[in-house]
Amino acid sequence: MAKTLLLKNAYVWGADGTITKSDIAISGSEIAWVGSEKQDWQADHVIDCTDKLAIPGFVNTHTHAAMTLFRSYADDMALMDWLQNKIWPAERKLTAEDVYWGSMLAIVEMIKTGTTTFADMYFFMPEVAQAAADSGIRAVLSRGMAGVAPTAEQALHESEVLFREWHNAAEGRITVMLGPHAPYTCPPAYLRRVVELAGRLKAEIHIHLSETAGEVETCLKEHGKTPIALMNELGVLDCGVLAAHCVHLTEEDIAIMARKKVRVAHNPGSNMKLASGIAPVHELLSAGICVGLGTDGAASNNNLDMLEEMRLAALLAKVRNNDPLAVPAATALDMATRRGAEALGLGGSIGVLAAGYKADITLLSLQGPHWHPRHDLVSLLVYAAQSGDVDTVMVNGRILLEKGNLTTIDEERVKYEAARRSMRLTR
Ligand SMILES: N[C@@H](CCSC[C@H]1O[C@@H](n2cnc3c(=O)[nH]cnc32)[C@H](O)[C@@H]1O)C(=O)O
Ligand SMILES: [Zn+2]
Repeated sequence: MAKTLLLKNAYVWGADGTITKSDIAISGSEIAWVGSEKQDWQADHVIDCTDKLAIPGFVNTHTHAAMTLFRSYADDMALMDWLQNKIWPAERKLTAEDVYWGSMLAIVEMIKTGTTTFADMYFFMPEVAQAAADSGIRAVLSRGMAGVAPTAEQALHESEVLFREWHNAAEGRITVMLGPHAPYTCPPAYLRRVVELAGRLKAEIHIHLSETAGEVETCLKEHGKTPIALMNELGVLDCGVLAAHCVHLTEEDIAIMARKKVRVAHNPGSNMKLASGIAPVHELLSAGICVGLGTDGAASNNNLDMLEEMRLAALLAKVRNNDPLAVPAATALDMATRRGAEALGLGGSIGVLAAGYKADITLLSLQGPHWHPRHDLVSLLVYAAQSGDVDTVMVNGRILLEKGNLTTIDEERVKYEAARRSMRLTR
């Protein structure tokens, strides 16, 4: 018999988008029902959720988890200068073990800020998978591939091995995508091979696209096409694509993306910090494109806090469109949860609190002064909540954070290992 758990008397953000006082019953890894108490339903364990808000755990659709090791190492720089002169040289010194501990530090931060799923693109991915498996979080992993020597061949091979060994592993918590890094690091011939591999494995693709004006300009000069149009020509968009950033788009790009059902990982914090620009989120949503939210790596954000990302997404869209109605609170919350799940190919499985969905749930305490008065809990969550409000977090029905305390990870050990390794890498 599956273990049962009852979350009693919570404010629940339900599938219909409204918040009502309900119970959530969990059987094993799944939500059994959401509603008012059923007398005949016996739970092994009951959690009193009075004055708590229950939402689907946040879905971080784009990050480089182990980059926590480079947090605060190189700030206030432009993307290419930052990558070429600071980050890539430091990354060349990374070992597999460094990536494990850097990823663990990211996972600690993500769980404590209410995130239950993250999409990662990095290298030494078996260690990232191990960190996800050990911690209990859900993850969508891609081996970042740059199509230039010396790692081009090895990256393709490692991607295939990662897919075969980890896709649907760890009680189904881990899935794998292919991660060609970007058009400026992967030449067309290499991208064709990625497409071929994706077809063979039936794997989807996670890639950085149209992040900066300079990237688009160079692409136009070298290939006579925008990054989106080039990806379309190479068949990349036929594989099922999660495209990070998509800041600089033409109308034609947006039409192609809608037609090919490209899903977007919008990273407002990183885009602001690197001055990449403001993504046309309102236009993407109007075209029916699925947009989720991501933090990007902790070296360009500099945190992995999805509450903050959600608020930035709502605020930045208003600034871009000079329209306070652009990306309202409910849309931002939907992007951080349900649409994020869809963006990662996990729609129908996570991102909604309803029967049959996986029990990936975040409970926030409503005790703080910023939760009063309570005209609208969705508005409070998006515009006023703080990550310190996150009280309890579960994935697959398993509690990973209980009243603010991690149940699966030794946080002090993780912080010690990460700090020690980071010193060596950046020396
Ligand atoms: N070059 C690596 C694989 C790339 S992993 C993903 C890469 O994305 C880099 N990265 C992090 N943030 C960004 C961003 O905002 N835009 C582009 N690249 C980024 C990150 O530093 C990392 O090198 C190899 O073949 O071994
Ligand atoms: Zn990135």
